[in-house]
Amino acid sequence: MRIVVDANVPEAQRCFGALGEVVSVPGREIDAATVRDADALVVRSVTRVDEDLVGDSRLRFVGTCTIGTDHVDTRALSERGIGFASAPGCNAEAVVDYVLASLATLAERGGFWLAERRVGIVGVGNVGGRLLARLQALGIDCLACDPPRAEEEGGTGFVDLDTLVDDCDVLCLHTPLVQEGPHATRHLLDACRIAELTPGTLVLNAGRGDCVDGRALRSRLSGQGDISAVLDVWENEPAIDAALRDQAALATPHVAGYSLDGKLRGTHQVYRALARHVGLPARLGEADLMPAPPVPRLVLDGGLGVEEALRLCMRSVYDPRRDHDALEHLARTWGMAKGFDACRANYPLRREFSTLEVVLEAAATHLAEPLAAAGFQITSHEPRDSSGECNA
Ligand SMILES: NC(=O)c1ccc[n+]([C@@H]2O[C@H](COP(=O)([O-])OP(=O)(O)OC[C@H]3O[C@@H](n4cnc5c(N)ncnc54)[C@H](O)[C@@H]3O)[C@@H](O)[C@H]2O)c1
Ligand SMILES: O=C(O)[C@H](O)[C@H](O)COP(=O)(O)O
Repeated sequence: MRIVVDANVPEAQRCFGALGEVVSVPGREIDAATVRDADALVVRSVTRVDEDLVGDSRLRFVGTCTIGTDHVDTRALSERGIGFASAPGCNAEAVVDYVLASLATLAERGGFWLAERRVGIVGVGNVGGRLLARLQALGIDCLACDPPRAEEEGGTGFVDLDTLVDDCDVLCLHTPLVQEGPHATRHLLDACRIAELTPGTLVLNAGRGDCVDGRALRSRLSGQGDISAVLDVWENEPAIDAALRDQAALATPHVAGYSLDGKLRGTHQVYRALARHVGLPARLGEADLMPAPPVPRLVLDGGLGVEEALRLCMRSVYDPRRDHDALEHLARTWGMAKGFDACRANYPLRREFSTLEVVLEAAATHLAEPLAAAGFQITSHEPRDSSGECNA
């Protein structure tokens, strides 16, 4: 079996090599000629998979090692009897880490703490649902907007988007890109809603770039300058709007989900699906792929407040300012499109918050709850008396 795999899929040889011959090709270069003689195709989100790509091939299976599937014409695949799999939830934890680390950075810059802000989450699925749980555990007031879920489950716990626009200090978008239908998300945050945002609002988009009207956002940011934005996803990637990037408080090149953990889960989910599709055993487990984290443990003693401790732990694992700076530097060096892709192709090792064990000495045990809420593993040292006996 000949399997064409995007070169940005980690551990492709180890996983897919056990099922067939792997041909590695950069995602943006995969075209009809590349897949003509392939039996299976494994992509990430930058390859448009449609009739033009697959129509002249003998493909039997397409997998995308990503959560989003808007780049795949699933109807074209099913009409040709081509099996399809994606990787739901694979990098959801990484996106939540990204959001928390970005919000903590902006709170530090603005001299406030998040508990003083109300966060509105648009799209409460794998990403938004986990974000809601972590923010609420941190004691942050949240509102949730998800009309498809509200319709299915009843409206309790959900509000509409206009309520979020009116009542929230932070708006986090985690919707898929849906082009049509009653819950279409293209320009969900359109020029009217952007105009209605209360001064001081922060817009964070880690869903898909097309869910926000970038031109309207840019003109509000540069004109009135009274709102701010954290943008990970953009219209027209990789040739994104340089002026919008300049206006964003944090601007990153579609890497919110780029933890090694998230990428490897994506690879493994599609490997399992392909093995099932062709009736071969999937002998590699997900845990076999995960290396030990480079910073496994951090020991905290007294002296740190909750906010400082949260920032310290987050930044020991991931700091979004690194990705912002890398995009700025590489876009200046190579031009926007090349720089954007270079950041993603050469992405440095990043693990998830849950890989860090925070050991709390007796004077730091008050940090246990907030650090656990943020997603870290906590070990508390019980206070000991002078004889060395544990007091608990
Ligand atoms: N920036 C990144 O690196 C990154 C990483 C992962 C996922 N994503 C994007 O985030 C999206 C969401 O991921 P997920 O894992 O939570 O997906 P999911 O399918 O689990 O959840 C999406 C949620 O959005 C809701 N939704 C759909 N239309 C809506 C609308 N009009 N208004 C409000 N809510 C709506 C759905 O009902 C669902 O609950 C993905 O589709 C992908 O495009 C981006
Ligand atoms: O949909 C997803 O899973 C994410 O957007 C994912 O991070 C996309 O990864 P990429 O295709 O950009 O490598």
